[in-house]
Amino acid sequence: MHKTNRKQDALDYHSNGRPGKIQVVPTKPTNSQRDLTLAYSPGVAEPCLRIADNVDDVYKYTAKSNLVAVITNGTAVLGLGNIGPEAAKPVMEGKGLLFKIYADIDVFDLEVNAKSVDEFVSIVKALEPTFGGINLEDISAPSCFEIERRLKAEMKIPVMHDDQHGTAIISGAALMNACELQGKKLDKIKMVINGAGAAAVSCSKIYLSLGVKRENLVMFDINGLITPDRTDLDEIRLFFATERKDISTLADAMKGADVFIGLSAGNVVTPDMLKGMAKNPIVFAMANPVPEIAYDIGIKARKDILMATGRADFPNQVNNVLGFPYIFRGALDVRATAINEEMKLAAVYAIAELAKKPVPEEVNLAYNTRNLKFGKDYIIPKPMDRRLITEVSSAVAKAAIASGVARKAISDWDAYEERLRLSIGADDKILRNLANKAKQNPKRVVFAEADNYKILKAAQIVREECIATPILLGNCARIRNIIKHSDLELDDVEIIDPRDEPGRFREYADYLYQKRQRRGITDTEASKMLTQRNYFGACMVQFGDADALISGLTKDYVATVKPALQVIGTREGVNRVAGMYMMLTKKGPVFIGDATVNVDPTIEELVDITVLIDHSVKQFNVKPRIAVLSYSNFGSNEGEIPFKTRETVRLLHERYPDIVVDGDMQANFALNPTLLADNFPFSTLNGAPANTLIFPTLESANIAYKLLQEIGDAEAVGPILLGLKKSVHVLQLGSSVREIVDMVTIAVVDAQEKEGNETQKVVSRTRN
Ligand SMILES: NC(=O)C1=CN([C@@H]2O[C@H](COP(=O)(O)OP(=O)(O)OC[C@H]3O[C@@H](n4cnc5c(N)ncnc54)[C@H](OP(=O)(O)O)[C@@H]3O)[C@@H](O)[C@H]2O)C=CC1
Ligand SMILES: CC(=O)C(=O)O
Ligand SMILES: [Mg+2]
Repeated sequence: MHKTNRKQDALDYHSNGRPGKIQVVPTKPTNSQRDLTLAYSPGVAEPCLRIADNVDDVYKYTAKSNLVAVITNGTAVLGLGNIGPEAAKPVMEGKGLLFKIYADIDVFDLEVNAKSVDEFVSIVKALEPTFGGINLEDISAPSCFEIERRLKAEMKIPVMHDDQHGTAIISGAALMNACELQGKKLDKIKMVINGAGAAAVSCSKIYLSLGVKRENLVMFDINGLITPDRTDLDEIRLFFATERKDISTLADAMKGADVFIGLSAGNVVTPDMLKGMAKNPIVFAMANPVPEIAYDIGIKARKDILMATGRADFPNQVNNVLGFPYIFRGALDVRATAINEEMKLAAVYAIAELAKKPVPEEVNLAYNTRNLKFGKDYIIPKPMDRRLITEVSSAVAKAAIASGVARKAISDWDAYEERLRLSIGADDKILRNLANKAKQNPKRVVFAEADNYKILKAAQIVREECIATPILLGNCARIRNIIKHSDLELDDVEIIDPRDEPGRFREYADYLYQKRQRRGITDTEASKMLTQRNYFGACMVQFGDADALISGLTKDYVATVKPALQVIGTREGVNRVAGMYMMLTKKGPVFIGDATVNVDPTIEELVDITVLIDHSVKQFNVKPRIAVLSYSNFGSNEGEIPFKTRETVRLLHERYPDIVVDGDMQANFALNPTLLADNFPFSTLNGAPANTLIFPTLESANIAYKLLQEIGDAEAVGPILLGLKKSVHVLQLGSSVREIVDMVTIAVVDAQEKEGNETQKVVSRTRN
């Protein structure tokens, strides 16, 4: 994007609509007079009196426990310098926004006119009743050190100067990983730090805690090298003074250095300086918004460089955004009285470790990358990685408890992490449970469309996550080519080209011919059908050469379902197949069917579909509560659909008394238990909302799930094919990698269940 455009875009972003970036939103109902008498006078007096009796109750009755002050005097705003409190406000609102989106923490940003340490300290101290934590931001050195020291000593809530410790934590994690990748040892590296302010001093201290030797470190401020004989410096900076006599300028110091850390100002490093550095140099140019040397200039200067900046628009953004939301989240959740060294180091290690784990596809999508993995262009996690909240916040909370600064315990860490995910809308519990189930007994899954990047990427993920053992079907050379060019890790995965498998091909063709000879198929035609990978894949599953088949990304639904039906057929006692969607809504999962196979099912067919769906929902460890939907409620209308749905329910009640089902009913009654109980107290669904919706026709089911997806923000997982004897699952045309992974997980769990059923049958046959 052109620079001028970008500047104008940023101005427009801030000024368009309601100016600024944040607002306050009530969290309690405010719809009625009653609500308002509770929210304000007279009701509000009750919590006031409770808190007056017991001050700790402020955490129970107010927003304090989740409220952080982002507070500045505007003296060192980014790398823009002392631009004043008003000019700092966009940055502080930005921090507030990041706290909210990444860790669901509410922020009041406070920009104060207070230049002296005493004045600033007394203002912040006076705010203790309001806030659960204090994030000091963009306050210049050296006053920031004194301010933080005094506030930490005098306040009982966590106080952290983000530019010092947030930055130190992130760059510490990045440094550990960078050294590992560049083959350097922390206790051996020679380091140059440019800048001797808030961030530089604190970063240097954490590097020392991680193993860097003080004698291997030199530091510069705007006046040059920090040496013991300088008289313009305080003790904090003099601590980093070097005894070296062979250097005086930054260029001298860079010669032979392993690591450059920039926390100073833009464009102060030249390519020549980088060229003088040791082999495999590490350069973190973290000044914002303009780094000490631009990323592209840096990587052009040296091939062996590992480079990071504070910016989001280049690889390796070393920025405190990866830390402050999660550090405060962990600290607030255990009501910590401080953020101590143990908590900071726990965050360093958690961030460094997370970078080495496989990257979720949604992160790749968010950054328009294909295959992020631990390496020179990915040394720390990306800010949009939603795993940060569970990894970092729980590490920080655990360290707070272990080091004795927590005032509240957490005993169930799984439940805590669940809550964290939910708080940022990253709750996919049902899918995670399913993935855990799959991992207990991974199955061999054959991918019929393996000459496709998305399929291969999904295959890599399910293998890495031990969900399945992929088998790739297709032209070997083509598949290997995509693997190589997309840098995928699938080298040792089994690839089967049906044309290179004459033995297997003949066996499958004979089977297909035997099965279909009285349905108009000749021997030759059977062989021809097998050249289609969906037939070959289905035969592999039928012969036990694979446990499940995944296909359909590039073909229509019928092209995949038909071979499965012809080769494998339906389960014993089941007359038809059906398709179900699992909709992940804000209120929990809702299962919908049949939106895929049966266009206008008869009453008997609708009964079969409901039985299939009931069975499948149980596979997800969910107790089905089924509503058969219509535009009528329990006979309130006559007509084809009310009759069909009413009769379906009557037959279900008669034949399957254990299935929890009711209808005919309208969707709002099915989903709103109060409405249902008030109007139809006799309904067998009373007590809780339905979680499984059976539609009278394919068109109504299909329209409903698409509406939920588009305006209800629900995620659709499916269509999940039900009723086949073996595990075959069909992708939606153009599915994303994440959707493919979800479907493979479902296919594996389905295969596990089908294998279990077969074993049971063998056991009972043997016993009989
Ligand atoms: N990526 C990230 O996450 C973060 C990046 N930063 C960036 O780091 C920089 C410093 O921030 P912060 O420590 O808060 O600010 P401070 O004002 O506390 O410190 C700035 C330091 O840089 C020194 N300095 C300025 N210009 C030069 C120069 N040309 N050569 C050498 N030293 C110089 C100053 O020297 P003197 O002491 O003599 O004035 C001072 O020591 C900013 O650009 C900021 O954006 C900060 C926090 C987080
Ligand atoms: C990132 C940050 O806090 C700064 O540059 O000041
Ligand atoms: Mg800052």
